[in-house]
Amino acid sequence: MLTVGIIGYGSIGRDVSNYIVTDRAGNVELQAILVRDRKQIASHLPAPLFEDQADRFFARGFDIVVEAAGHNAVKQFAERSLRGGSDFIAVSVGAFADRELYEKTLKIAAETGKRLIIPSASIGGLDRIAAAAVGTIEHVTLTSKKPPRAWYGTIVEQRIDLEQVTEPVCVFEGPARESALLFPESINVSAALSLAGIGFDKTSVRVFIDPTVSKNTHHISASGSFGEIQLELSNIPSANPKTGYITAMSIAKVLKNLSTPLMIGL
Ligand SMILES: NC(=O)C1=CN([C@@H]2O[C@H](COP(=O)(O)OP(=O)(O)OC[C@H]3O[C@@H](n4cnc5c(N)ncnc54)[C@H](OP(=O)(O)O)[C@@H]3O)[C@@H](O)[C@H]2O)C=CC1
Ligand SMILES: O=C([O-])CC(=O)C(=O)O
Repeated sequence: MLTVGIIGYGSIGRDVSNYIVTDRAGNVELQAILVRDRKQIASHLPAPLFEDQADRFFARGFDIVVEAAGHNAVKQFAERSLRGGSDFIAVSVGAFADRELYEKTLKIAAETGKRLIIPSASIGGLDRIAAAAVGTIEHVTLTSKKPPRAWYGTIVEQRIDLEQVTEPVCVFEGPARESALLFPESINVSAALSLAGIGFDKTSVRVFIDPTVSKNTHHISASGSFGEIQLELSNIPSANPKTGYITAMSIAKVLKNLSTPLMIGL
């Protein structure tokens, strides 16, 4: 049985906790959840699971730490998790568009013998893109579209009146390094795709507010010495309209892979 600590109890943190306690995440035990203020938490889970002091959280010791709390949490806790003897599953993978953070985290993982794990989360096809990267990849392009309600609380809301959007609007076109940093809560998928394939500077990204879609849609197009990929994913939004339900399911799958005899979909 592997022990798990989760950082963050928002949409993903709640769903992952539920998958663990209802035995849908393999042979793992939920040991603690780090929140900002445990008195503010409404949950059916036992209160002692929640910690709001990082020192107390990490003192419990985990085989695996799941980050589900945003870019700052990756910056704050990746090193601490690895040095504390835990594998670190980073959902807010766009934080690694910061080269220094990425290289430092990999170095610490190598030193400690622990792993930085990037789940597929809201995107798919990373198994294939990562395999293709063994050969030559000519191009990787991501087109992400989310309905207007997914853009409240992002930089887009400051620039565009979301109530007035009646047709698709391209709000970003450029390299993944920029998209990952510009949309820290929304376009982490571009970072996962970059790390799997040809990197943050060569992966091209287009981002749309799209009132014609009700699901968060990601289209990957890639070609290389392996052949071609055209993959479209339509994610049903979770309690957080920016985040697809599949993100938490993907983390449950990673926990299953790590804790049971069969590893699949890598
Ligand atoms: N890789 C991918 O495909 C995807 C990645 N993501 C990433 O996952 C993150 C979480 O998504 P989601 O769960 O939907 O977001 P939510 O906003 O629903 O939840 C985030 C939670 O993290 C908490 N939190 C933030 N900082 C800390 C901290 N230092 N310690 C403890 N808790 C903290 C927040 O608390 P509070 O309420 O107090 O702010 C909030 O409850 C996103 O910000 C995004 O970066 C999301 C979707 C897909
Ligand atoms: O869930 C999604 O569609 C993608 C997402 O939020 C992200 O990449 O940060």
